[in-house]
Amino acid sequence: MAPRPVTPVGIAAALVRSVETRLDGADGGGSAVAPEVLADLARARDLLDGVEDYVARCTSPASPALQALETRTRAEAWGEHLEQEMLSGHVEGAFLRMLVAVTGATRVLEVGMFTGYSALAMAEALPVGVGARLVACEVDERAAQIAREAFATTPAGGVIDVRVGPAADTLRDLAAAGERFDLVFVDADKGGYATYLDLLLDGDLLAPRALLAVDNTLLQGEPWLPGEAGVNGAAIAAFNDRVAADERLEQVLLPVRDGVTLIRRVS
Ligand SMILES: C[S@@+](CC[C@H](N)C(=O)[O-])C[C@H]1O[C@@H](n2cnc3c(N)ncnc32)[C@H](O)[C@@H]1O
Repeated sequence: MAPRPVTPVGIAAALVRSVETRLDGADGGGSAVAPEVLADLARARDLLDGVEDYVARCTSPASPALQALETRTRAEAWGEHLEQEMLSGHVEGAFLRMLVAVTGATRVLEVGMFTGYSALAMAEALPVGVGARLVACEVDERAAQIAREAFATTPAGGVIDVRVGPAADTLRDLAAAGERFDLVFVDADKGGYATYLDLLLDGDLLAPRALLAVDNTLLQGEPWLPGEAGVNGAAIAAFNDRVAADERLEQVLLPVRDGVTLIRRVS
């Protein structure tokens, strides 16, 4: 099954298509709506429909290992808690790989690995021969097993250390072991984001110039659409406000896929 839209742009495109279909159905393609209004609607649909494809076309392709992992993840029959739409995918994976490359990170932490797409994308940019590594936290053993199988197919996967269990416990263990990270990607349960941020900042898990990338900070528009915030939308809205109010931090929210906020500590 094709993935359902999970970005503000994708959802808006689907809404415009649905309005066009309903207008068509209502007047049989006749003239109840002025042609210029229909033309504007079609243009809005083309803009929204085309942008994600165009962005993907203009982005370096994913490696064969990542493409195979995406295909495998989409083919899987997921249950209640996990879904194929969780996979970050081509453009966000390329974005994360770029962050690893330009920051020169050698110690990367991922909170919320799923089947390993973003972990593998980041690992592909780690330098070879300097002991670089990526620790990936995941609570679901089935997703973790698919990730391990994918990592075993490619040299980049060899530097990924999968930790299965609640991420907060893993972060506490890493802090107790004195581990520090140059780049952290947070993409697990949205209600846990504030706790992960506290553990990262207070547990001294961040190297001095560390960069945090936090996923889904647009949460499909829920933080700003009136009356639409579910549990995850409310958690993200509170998290975004909290980050904005924290004077130790500087942040920028980028509309990559469902929103990625880059955060760094400034004091
Ligand atoms: C959005 S998916 C991650 C997608 C992944 N980063 C990618 O690019 O494919 C979120 C993942 O976080 C995991 N997760 C949820 N709660 C967690 C927790 N408390 N500790 C660790 N992982 C958790 C879920 O099982 C799920 O696989």
